[in-house]
Amino acid sequence: MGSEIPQLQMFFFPFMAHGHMIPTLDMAKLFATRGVKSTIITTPLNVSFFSKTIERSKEYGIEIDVKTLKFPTVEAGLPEGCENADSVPINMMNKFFLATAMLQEPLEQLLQECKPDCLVADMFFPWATDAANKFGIPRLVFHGTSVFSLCASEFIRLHEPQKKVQSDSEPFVVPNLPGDIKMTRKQLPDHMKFDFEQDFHKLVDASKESEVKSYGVIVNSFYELEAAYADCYRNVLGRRAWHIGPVSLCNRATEEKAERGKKSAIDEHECLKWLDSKKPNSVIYICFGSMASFTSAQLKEIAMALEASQQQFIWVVRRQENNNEEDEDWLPEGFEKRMEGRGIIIRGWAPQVLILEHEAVGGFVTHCGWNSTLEGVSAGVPMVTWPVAAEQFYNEKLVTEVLKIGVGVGVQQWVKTVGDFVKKEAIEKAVKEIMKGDKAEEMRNRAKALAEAAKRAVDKGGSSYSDLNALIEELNLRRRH
Ligand SMILES: O=c1ccn([C@@H]2O[C@H](COP(=O)(O)OP(=O)(O)O[C@H]3O[C@H](CO)[C@@H](O)[C@H](O)[C@H]3O)[C@@H](O)[C@H]2O)c(=O)[nH]1
Repeated sequence: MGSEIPQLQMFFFPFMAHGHMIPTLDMAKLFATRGVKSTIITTPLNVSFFSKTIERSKEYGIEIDVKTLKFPTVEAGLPEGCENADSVPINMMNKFFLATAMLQEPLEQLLQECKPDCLVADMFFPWATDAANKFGIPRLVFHGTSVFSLCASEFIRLHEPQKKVQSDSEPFVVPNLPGDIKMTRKQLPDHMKFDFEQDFHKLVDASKESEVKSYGVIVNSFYELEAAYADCYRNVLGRRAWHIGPVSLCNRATEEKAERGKKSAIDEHECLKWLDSKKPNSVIYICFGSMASFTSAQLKEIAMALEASQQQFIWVVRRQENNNEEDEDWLPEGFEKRMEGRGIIIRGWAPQVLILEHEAVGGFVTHCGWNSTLEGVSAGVPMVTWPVAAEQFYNEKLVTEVLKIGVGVGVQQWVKTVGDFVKKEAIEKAVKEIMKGDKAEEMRNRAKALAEAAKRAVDKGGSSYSDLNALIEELNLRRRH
């Protein structure tokens, strides 16, 4: 008696963008279910994105705390209220990164005050390693992407094969990466191509350096999905990594799955009722994450392709904040009337995980953001890959060439947020290819097998379950020494 060990205390500090905050919240939940005292660090205007889940978690006996740091919007020259990447004008992203770097000092004050046992901080916060080191706190990095893309991007950064080809479209093999994966210069992020992207390049370099100096890396993936790359990351690149995903599988109840990120623009029960009326694998779901946005011309092309494909669909359309919501110029005339009963358009945020998991959904058109990709894998659906920016072209390779559960729509050019133009015919062809025929069936079977493997990984005794346990045990041990 009296020798009770105090609860392990972990801080989670995500980059302020939905693609980072959503999995971080899942992660905090996951650690909390294993008895860890989990605290999320964010800025005041981002708290509301966590609140509902945190409230709901209490009903399941899971406590998650939130602490805020004031965001220096004005000091960094950002418009008032700009605390989330999805509301930052694209030409101001540098200022947004500058503002995040100003959080180092307030973070240090918080760490000094609370002395958590571990800090899990986003890859975009390279300075977090030094901040944590000052107080002897181990810092873990969370990238939020596949280990395949972590390996690919690091090998390209180190060996610069893109400098040895003659043109933007000449393929090169990614050095050291298992699987003989070929990429082109066009598919690489701007900071790997152009000098004017120096600021971002420096941030990525700093991020990689801090990763090496940090305690290790948490990966939202499971070993069986990317075994060769997980081994490569550990053994060739020498990183200490724990694979604890898919973290989205920690959400079990319908309400938990419906409340990720923003408020849905559709009533989830209505949406599920519509899906209930459809046959298994007969609906295709189209969504491009929380950042990418397309021109009206591209949206119209997608609409025409969906109509021509004769498939049933749920299509999520994200318009830029400054767009006039009334402007429906992107839809062919009479489209929605003709599609009644066959398709739904969700204008805004969709309850994605709920939709993907419904048995009526048989395919997913995705931009290959890692959360979406992994949610697609966990739901066992084949994918049409339509990468836009960030590390999405790497994830596309994993889906189409390694896992063989998807077909590319054919985009070749990395373009920040507004996608490379794709013609109706190419979209229609890819949609049909994953929905109908023998090839679709093969991909679906492979996807279903991976979904089963994902569930096994997070269940008791599975690889992700065990990796999470191992990490918690290690942190507990470390604390006692
Ligand atoms: O209507 C929507 C749209 C998105 N989501 C969710 O939002 C997340 C989106 O994440 P992701 O698919 O990864 O896309 P991005 O928002 O584009 O994510 C950014 O962050 C990811 C993690 O680092 C990267 O893999 C991406 O390339 C990068 O663009 C997923 O959990 C989705 O389920 C919804 O629930 N409803």
